[in-house]
Amino acid sequence: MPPDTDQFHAARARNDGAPLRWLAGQSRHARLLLRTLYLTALLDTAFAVSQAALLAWLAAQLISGGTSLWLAALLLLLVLTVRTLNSALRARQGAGAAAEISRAVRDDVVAALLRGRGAALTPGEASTALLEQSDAIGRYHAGFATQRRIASMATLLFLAAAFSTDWIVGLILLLTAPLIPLFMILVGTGAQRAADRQLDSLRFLGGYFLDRLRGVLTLRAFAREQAEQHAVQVATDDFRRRTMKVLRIAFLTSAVLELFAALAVALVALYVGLHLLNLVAIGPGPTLDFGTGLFLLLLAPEFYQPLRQLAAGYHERAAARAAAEVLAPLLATQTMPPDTATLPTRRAPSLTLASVNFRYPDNDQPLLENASLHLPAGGCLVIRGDSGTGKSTLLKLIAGLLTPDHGQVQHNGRAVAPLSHSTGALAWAGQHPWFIHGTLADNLRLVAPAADDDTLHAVLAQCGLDNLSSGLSTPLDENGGGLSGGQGRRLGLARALLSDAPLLLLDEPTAELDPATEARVLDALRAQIGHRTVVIATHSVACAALADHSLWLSQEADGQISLEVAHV
Ligand SMILES: Nc1ncnc2c1ncn2[C@@H]1O[C@H](COP(=O)(O)OP(=O)(O)OP(=O)(O)O)[C@@H](O)[C@H]1O
Repeated sequence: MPPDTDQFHAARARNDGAPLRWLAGQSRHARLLLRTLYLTALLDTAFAVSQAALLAWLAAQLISGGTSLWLAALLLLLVLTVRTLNSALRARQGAGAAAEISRAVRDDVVAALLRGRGAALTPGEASTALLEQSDAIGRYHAGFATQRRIASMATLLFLAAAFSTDWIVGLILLLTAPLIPLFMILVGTGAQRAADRQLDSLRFLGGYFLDRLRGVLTLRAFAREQAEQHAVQVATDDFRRRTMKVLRIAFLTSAVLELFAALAVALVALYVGLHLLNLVAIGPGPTLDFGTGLFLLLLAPEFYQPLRQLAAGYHERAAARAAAEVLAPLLATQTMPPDTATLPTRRAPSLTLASVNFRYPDNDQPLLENASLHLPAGGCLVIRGDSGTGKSTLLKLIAGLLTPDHGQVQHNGRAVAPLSHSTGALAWAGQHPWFIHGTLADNLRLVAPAADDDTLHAVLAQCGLDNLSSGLSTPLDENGGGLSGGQGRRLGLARALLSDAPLLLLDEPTAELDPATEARVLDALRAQIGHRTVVIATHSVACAALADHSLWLSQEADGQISLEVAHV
C-alpha cells in the first residue's frame, strides 16, 4: 500500500515522532505482531499481581499452618508456568515484530534506491540505511514504543491493586512513579544529541571503510597504507568515543532509575514493617496482616519493572529518531506516479520523452531541459555526445532508475514505471556490470534460470566470450575477478541479450573491444533491432551505424546541454 506522503511530510515538519509511527504502519503483519506483544505484556502484569498475591498467601498459610497450603502452592505453580510461557511468547513476538518492521523498512529503502532516490548517498551511507537504520526503526517499535504503551497500562493496573489493598502504599507508588519518566525527559535532549552524533559517525565510517577497501591496491601502489591506516584508526576512535557516550547516558539513566526504584521499595518495606510491629497508626491499621504486607512488598518491585524497562530502552528512541530523519527523504517518495504501467506485453515498446527536465539534487545546473524525442517500437536509438553531457543519465531516465523533475518518460505512450515496479520488461547493460560470486553460467542464469548450456554458449559466442578456457564454469567473484574489464562488460551485454526483455538499454556496449570483437557484438545487436527496441549510449562511430534514430548531446558555452535528434 503506498504511504501517504503528505501526511508523512506534515508529521516530519511537526517533528513529533510521527515519521516513526508512519514507518511502522507499513506492514500489516508487523501491526498484528505488535498488538499480540501488547496483549502478552498486559497479561504479564495480571500474572505479576496474581503471583505476588499467591506467594503472600502461601507464606501466610505456611506460617499460620492453614489448610489451603496445597491449593496455594498449586495455584502459584500454575501462574508461574503460565507466566513463563507468556514471557517466552512475548519475547518471540517482540523479536518477530522488530524483524518484520525492519524488513518492511528495508524493502522500502531498496525500492527507493532502485529508483535512484539514493543518488546522493555514498555506498556506505546506503548500506548503513539498509542495515543499521532499518534495524533501529524495528527495535524502537518492538521495544521502546510498545513498552511506553505497556508501562502506562501496567502502572494503572498495579496502582489499582495497591490502592485496593492499602491506600498509603498506593500513594507511595503513585508519588514515586513520575520520577522515572521525569528523569527520562531530563536526559532526553542530551541522549538524542549523542545518538545523532553516533549515527553521523557510523554513516561516515560505512562509506570510509568501503572506499578504502575498494581502493586498497591504489593505496598500496602509492605507498599510502600507513597514512590510511592511521586515518582509519582516528575515524574508528571517534565512533568508539561517540558510542561510549551513548552507552554512558544509557547506563547512567538506568542506574539512577534503579536507585529511585530501590528507594521507593525501601519506603514501602519500612511502612509495612512499622505497621506489622504496630509502630504506626496511619493506613488500614489492623487489617494489614503478614500476608497483605508481603503482597505489597512483592508488588512494589513489579510496579517499577515496566518503567525501568522503558527507561532502559530510551536510547532506542533516540537512535530511531536519528535514523528516521535520514530515511525520511528516501522513503517519502515511494508513491507511484499516476498512470504508470509496466509493459503489459512482450512486444517491443515505443519510447517518448515529453518535455523532460532533470537535475541531480546536488548540482545547480539542470542536465536536461525540455528534452523531447520519440522512438518508434522496434527502433534503435543511439545517444552520442561529449563525455559528461548526460548519456548515461538519459538511459537511467528511460529505465525508470531516475525520475524527471518535470515532463514524462513514456513506454508505449504511458508513463514509465519505476524500475522497482518493473516486471522484466527491460534489460540493462551498464558501464559497471554487477556480478555474483559463482560461475560464468550462474551469472548468466540470473536473467534466464531455465536457459540450457547451448543457449548460454550461443550468447557467449555472440559477445566474443567463447574463448575462455573454463567456459561456463569460469569462476567469478563479486567484483568480476576472473574476467578482464572488457570481458566483464561483455558478460553484462550477454546477460541483456539472453533476457527476453523487449527493451534493451546499453551503456557503452563496445567500449574497450578490439575491432574484430566489436564487429561480432555489433552483428548480435543488429539482430535484435526490429523485434526489440534498443537504446545505446556510445562514443563508438561503428556502433552509431546501427542507429535508425540518433541523438547528439553537447555542452553549450553557457553550460547548458543541447539535444539534437535526427532520424537516420
Ligand atoms: N549521481 C550523480 N550525482 C550528481 N551528479 C551526477 C551523478 N551522476 C552523474 N552526474 C553528473 O551528471 C553529468 C552527466 O553524467 P553522465 O554519466 O550521464 O554522463 P555521460 O555523458 O554518460 O558521460 P561519459 O560519456 O563520460 O560516460 C556529469 O557531469 C556528472 O558529473
